[in-house]
Amino acid sequence: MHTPFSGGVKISSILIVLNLKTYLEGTGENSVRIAQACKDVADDSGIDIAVAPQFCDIYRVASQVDIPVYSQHLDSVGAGSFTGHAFSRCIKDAGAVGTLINHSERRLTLAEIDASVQAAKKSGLATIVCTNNVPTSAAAAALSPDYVAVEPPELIGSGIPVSKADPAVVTGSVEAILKVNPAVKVLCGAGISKGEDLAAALELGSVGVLLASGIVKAASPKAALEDLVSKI
Ligand SMILES: O=C(CO)COP(=O)(O)O
Repeated sequence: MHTPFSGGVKISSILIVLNLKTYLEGTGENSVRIAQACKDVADDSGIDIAVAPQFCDIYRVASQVDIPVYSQHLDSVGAGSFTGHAFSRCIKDAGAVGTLINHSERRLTLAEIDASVQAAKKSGLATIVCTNNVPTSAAAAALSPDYVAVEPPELIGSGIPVSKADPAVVTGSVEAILKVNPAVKVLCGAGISKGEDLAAALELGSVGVLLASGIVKAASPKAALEDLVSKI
């Protein structure tokens, strides 16, 4: 089920990335607990599940849970006179295997996205560039990240799955990305929480999902994750 490594990072056939955003106030132990639930469900289901905690929790999560950890953002700066930036080499050193770039809640310019992809690759981090529609998906594919994750902003946090509300943005992105750069894999996200949402996302041609609130805010994140993978 797993294809080989890309830039030292395993790229599997199905990938679920759980973005913790800033939902978990205060204690890194909450991030560790959710990451452990992801790891348990990944082990039981055989599906790769990665987690994207806050920067300051990357080290704690990566050192306590055997799970792929992604940064929520990365700046393109190198070593030098830069203050308050997310430096790719430190993100890698903290234990991350990859990074989100250009999340809807952390938008960048096209030039910055390109530079961030290059910086991440140089540091051996897998790259997921987030987009909001078909044209931006095509543009992102031209920058050769490992994944493009298309997420219509209006559906983020809505509980209405993109796979139902706007399947065309997923199929359109898959088609456009295939034309621009067939090596780039497609994820989709926004409102995804249930097994049927993931199954629909895969049917639309994506290889997985990027999701957040449906799992992080659930009474039992582990039960929600079990439901998410139940239709595969
Ligand atoms: O922004 C998202 C993942 O990065 C999607 O968020 P929701 O799953 O909460 O809609």
